[in-house]
Amino acid sequence: MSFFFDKDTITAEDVSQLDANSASLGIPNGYLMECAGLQATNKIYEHYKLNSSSSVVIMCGIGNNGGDGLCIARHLATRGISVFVILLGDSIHIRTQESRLNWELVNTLTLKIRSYSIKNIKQLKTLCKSEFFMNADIIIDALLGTGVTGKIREPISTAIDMINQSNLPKISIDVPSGMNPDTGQITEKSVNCDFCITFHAKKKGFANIKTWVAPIGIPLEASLFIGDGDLRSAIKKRDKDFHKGQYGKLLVIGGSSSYSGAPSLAAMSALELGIDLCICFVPKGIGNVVRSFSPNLIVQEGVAENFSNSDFLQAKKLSNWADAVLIGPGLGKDPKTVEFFEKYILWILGKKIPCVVDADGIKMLGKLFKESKIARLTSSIVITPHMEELKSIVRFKNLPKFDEIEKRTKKLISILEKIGGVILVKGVYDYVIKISKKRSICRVNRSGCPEMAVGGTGDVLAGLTSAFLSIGNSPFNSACAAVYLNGLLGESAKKSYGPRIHATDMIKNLKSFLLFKKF
Ligand SMILES: NC(=O)C1=CN([C@@H]2O[C@H](COP(=O)(O)OP(=O)(O)OC[C@H]3O[C@@H](n4cnc5c(N)ncnc54)[C@H](O)[C@@H]3O)[C@@H](O)[C@H]2O)[C@H](O)CC1
Ligand SMILES: [K+]
Repeated sequence: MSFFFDKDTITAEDVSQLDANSASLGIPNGYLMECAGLQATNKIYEHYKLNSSSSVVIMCGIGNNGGDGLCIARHLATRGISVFVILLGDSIHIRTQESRLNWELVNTLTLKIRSYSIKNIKQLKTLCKSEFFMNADIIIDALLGTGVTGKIREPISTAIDMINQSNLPKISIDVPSGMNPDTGQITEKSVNCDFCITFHAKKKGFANIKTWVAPIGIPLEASLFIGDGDLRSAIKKRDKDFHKGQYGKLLVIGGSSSYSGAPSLAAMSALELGIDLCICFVPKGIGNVVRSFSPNLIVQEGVAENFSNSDFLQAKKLSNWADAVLIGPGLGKDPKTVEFFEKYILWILGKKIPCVVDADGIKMLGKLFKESKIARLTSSIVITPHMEELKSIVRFKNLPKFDEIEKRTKKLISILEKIGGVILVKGVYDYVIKISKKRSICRVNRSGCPEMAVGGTGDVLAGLTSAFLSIGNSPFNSACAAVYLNGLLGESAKKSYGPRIHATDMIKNLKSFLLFKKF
């Protein structure tokens, strides 16, 4: 069945996100491994018509792909099949708790299973000449899965050669070992399998491989609801050799004679998330107010107390420096600012610089749509309206209730198809929707608390979304990660300070919260 949040094919990154989201829903990774092992066993058992006189060789790596192999060994053995397990490496190096458990079980259930952990290539070659190996019915490749990185190292490299040199039918688990599951690229070598049993969904790089997709109990909710997995993968790691500016350069354009807090809250949230540089471009007269929030902010002032077309050139220059732009918080509604916004937004739509439009910016966008000056948003733009703001852009009446997810999503997608882009519709449940001609997708956020319905929390959300954009996340993934984190920060502020929370409490908690979550 296909849902509005499904992907046809998945990447290694998607796999780890789904694992983490399943874990946040309370499903331990060991459960998924158990399902993977049993599903693969059933398929192999039926396909090769195995019986109690059959024998199977399983080559296992020290990651979770190897763990799947060890789990298969156990399930084959329960059907009376003789199993010969070769672990490629020392068992003390097995990387996860669930794989280690399966190794211990394989070594406990010795009636039908013989297991070897190989210390060197010579030992491996000797085992591959043994009578059991030569007379087996099939060989299972559980060496490397979605965790493969870089060149194939020993002893895995020789193990791949040994599998390929054997005449036995070969089944790969999840990914033919050695192949990059995202691209299908084989840097050096990979297992030439007869077919691959892959988990949850086909991997993006699979083209000419005979594949059987096995469900392993990853619930629909792990794909629909934004969770820890989405946040973890959006907080990208800094490379060791990064220099200043390579982990996010953000430009915030906002503020007016009446509002200085909104752009400050957005910029402070972005800085606290850990990006390298944030320039706040604000109208003349409020620069020092914004500066006073943090010496880490770079603040530039425009020519007058509200933005006008005279600020366009500077806004363009700063935007070309930035990795992402946020425009809108506190801009106000001065007619000259509206003109400036119009000119700027038409320019940035053409440039495809990743950009978040929030608050007063959304109202001005509505005017542009009404006057047919804009027909459609590009996929590089994220807008973050609540329901009333959305109504200023597209006409619609009431929507199904916030928790009637399927109905509400269908309706929202049909409304938003007219305007395009990535839209984060704020509400009790937040809906993040990416409109695409091929297939629009939607994710739902459930984090947050009613106490967040106070001034400033939307500016924090806009700041986080643009910060995620600035470190290289896609507009859709940025919106998902930001809205989830924003909700968690609201919950955490409520825990720390009680029900009277401010946006500043959320920002105050940001760093320690991420540290606590080990992100
Ligand atoms: N949600 C799911 O689909 C589930 C899938 N499962 C299985 O888990 C693997 C992914 O496990 P992971 O531990 O992340 O990675 P691998 O086992 O693929 O490999 C890590 C392991 O391999 C070593 N290694 C990496 N690259 C190389 C290389 N080029 N040469 C030699 N060795 C390499 C690395 O050092 C690690 O030790 C997935 O494919 C599924 O099979 C889960 O069982 C359940 C959930
Ligand atoms: K494999």
